[in-house]
Amino acid sequence: MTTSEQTCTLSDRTCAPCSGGIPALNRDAASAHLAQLTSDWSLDADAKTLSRHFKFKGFAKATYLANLCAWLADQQGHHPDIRFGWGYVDVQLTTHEIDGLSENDFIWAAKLDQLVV
Ligand SMILES: C[C@H](O)[C@H](O)[C@H]1CNC2=NC(N)=NC(=O)C2=N1
Repeated sequence: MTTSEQTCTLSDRTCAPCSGGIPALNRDAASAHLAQLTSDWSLDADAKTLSRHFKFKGFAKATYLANLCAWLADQQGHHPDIRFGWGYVDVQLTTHEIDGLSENDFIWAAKLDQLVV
C-alpha cells in the first residue's frame, strides 16, 4: 500500500453498500475515526451513534441543511436521522444493518463537514 493510499482522507471515499455481516467499530476504532472529523461531532456513551448539533438563526437555514443532508444521504446510499426546527438541526449517524458504527458513518460525516465549511 503506497503512502498516498494510506493518506486517503475520509471525505475522499464513498460509502459502501452495507448489508450487515460485518462487526461494528469498537470504541477505540470509532474514537480514532472521530479524530479525523471536525470537533463538532461526538460519540454517544455506547459508541454506537455519531452526532452533530447545528445552530442557526431562524428556520430557513435549518431546512436548507436538512435538505442538504437528504441529498448527501441519497448520493451516498447511507442515511442519517435528521431532526430540525427553528434554529437547529441535529444529525445522528449509525449503521442500522450492524447496530453500530461503520466507516460509512464517518465517511458521511466527513463529506458533510466539507459541504458546510
Ligand atoms: C443496501 C443499502 O446499503 C442499505 O439498505 C443501507 C441504506 N442506508 C443505510 N443507512 C444507514 N444509516 N444504515 C444502514 O444500515 C443503511 N443501509
